[in-house]
Formats: sequence, C-alpha cells, structure tokens
Amino acid sequence: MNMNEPNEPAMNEPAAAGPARKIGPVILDLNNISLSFGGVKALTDISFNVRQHEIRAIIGPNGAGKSSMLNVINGVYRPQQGEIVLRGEHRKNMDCYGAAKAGIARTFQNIALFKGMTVLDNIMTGRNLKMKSNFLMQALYWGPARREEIAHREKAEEIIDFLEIQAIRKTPVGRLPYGLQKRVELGRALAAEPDILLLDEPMAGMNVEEKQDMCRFILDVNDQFGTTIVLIEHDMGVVMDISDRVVVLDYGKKIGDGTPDEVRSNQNVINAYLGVAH
Ligand SMILES: Nc1ncnc2c1ncn2[C@@H]1O[C@H](COP(=O)(O)OP(=O)(O)OP(=O)(O)O)[C@@H](O)[C@H]1O
Repeated sequence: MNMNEPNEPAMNEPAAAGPARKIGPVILDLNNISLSFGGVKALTDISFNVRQHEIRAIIGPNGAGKSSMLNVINGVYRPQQGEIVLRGEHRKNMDCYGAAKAGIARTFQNIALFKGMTVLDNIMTGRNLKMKSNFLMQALYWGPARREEIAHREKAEEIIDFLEIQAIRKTPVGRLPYGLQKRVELGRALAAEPDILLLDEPMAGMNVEEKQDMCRFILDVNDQFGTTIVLIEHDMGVVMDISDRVVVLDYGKKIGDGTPDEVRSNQNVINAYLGVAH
C-alpha cells in the first residue's frame, strides 16, 4: 500500500483544525496487551492510549492484529496478558455487556444489520441498552413503555436527520446500496450515544463520494457530540486526513505511534507497507 496515496483526493480538513475540538486526558489505556489463538500470536505486548475527544487510528497491513485490538477493547476477545484501563479503572479484560454499559459502541468490518428491517428499526435496535421498561410493559405498550418508546423514537429520528438519511428511513436495509448500509450501521452505533466509538474499516468498499460523506460524518460526530473515535482504516488518505494520532501494527507488534506526520516518516512503518523483510 502506498503511504502517500497521491491519487486520493483530500477528504476533509485535518481533524486537529476544528476550533471546537479540545483533546482531553487519556480515557483508555491499553497496557502490554498480548493475545494468542493457539500458536498464532495476534497481538504481542501492545501498549497505546486514547485521549478523550480524539480520533485515533489503528493501521497496519492485513493480519496485523487491528480487528483483534478492537475486539479486546470491546470485550469480544480476552487477552492472555496486559491490562485495560478505562477512565482510571484497571481490568484484565473487558466483557461485551460491560463495554457497552461503559459507553463503548462499535461498527463491524462486515456490515452487521438486520437486512429485512427498515433503517429506522435498525437504528432503534441500537437503543436497546437505554430501554428501561421490562418485556411485559413493552408487549402491552403500557404507560412508561409507551413514553419510553416515543423518547427513543425521537432519538432515532435525530440520528436519521444527522446522517441525512430521512428519505430511506422506511426502506429495508437489504435494499440499500453498500455505502448507505455503512451509514445506517454508523447510525445504529450512534443510537447507543457512545462516549467511545470503535469503527472497523468504515470506508471499506466505498467509492470516493461515499468516502467523503463518511469522513464528514465521522468528523461531525467527533466535533458535535464530542465522541472519542478509534478507527481501523486501510485508506491512507483518509487516515492521515482525519486522525489526531495513529498507532501502527505489523505482525501483531506495534511499530509506530504518533501524529500522522510522525508515522508517515517512520522508517519501520514505511518498510512494513513496502513489504521489506524483517
Ligand atoms: N478468532 C480467531 N481465531 C484464530 N485466529 C485469529 C482469530 N482472530 C484473528 N486471528 C488471527 O490473528 C491475526 C490478526 O488478525 P486480525 O483480524 O486482528 O488482523 P487485521 O489487522 O484486522 O487484518 P485485516 O486488515 O485483514 O482485517 C491473524 O493471523 C488472524 O488469522
């Protein structure tokens, strides 16, 4: 992969340019994380941190361990070594429910939506954790459950407006083009009102125009909602344009960490992308 992507148009202003953005203290700290699957070492002694409100990218060649890292952060995988410090709280590992409760939401490399359900209903599924009424109340659509449903519906409609998908709100997701499905998946994650949003290849498979739209929405989410964003992305033009800091993995090891400019000029990173033998 070409680090400079000369043919890629500039997507947006650099993330750091927004006057409203203020990067805060470290809220997520990954310390010496190691994860193996049998004999395969997916992650070896990885440490990096994420600051509040920043856009933090994880990059690296195929199989470098990027998705595994996101899965450690949201509790899908439990590392054999290391610790995760979330807002000062130390843990050996996360669990999925605990991560969601702690305000961590994610999108997936392969779209994970209910294809037969409408855009609105898919976004409503992202509100599940916020729902307080019990199953019986919901089934009877009784008192508090009804009021709650209306409030959640309002939130879902706000997200639909924000993502500019009003025209397709009643369309089954399976009928939408790929780029719009990715946008709906972002909407479902936003419905959880996350503090930390994990995006696994949000622009994969998109054309240039769809990528520009997605970049704009990611920057707007970060800017307007103050959401901290950790993203995996293969498109270097996008990564260098929108990220505050970038961590680089290769064969499960960290080989670079810093601002886009620092990472771009890091010889280990250049070698990894050019395929220089270790
Ligand atoms: N559940 C699993 N079981 C066995 N091996 C796994 C599992 N998940 C990941 N791996 C292995 O861990 C290594 C890192 O994989 P991972 O998917 O995290 O890389 P990646 O950087 O996200 O790759 P890509 O860019 O291709 O998505 C690979 O060798 C992969 O085969």
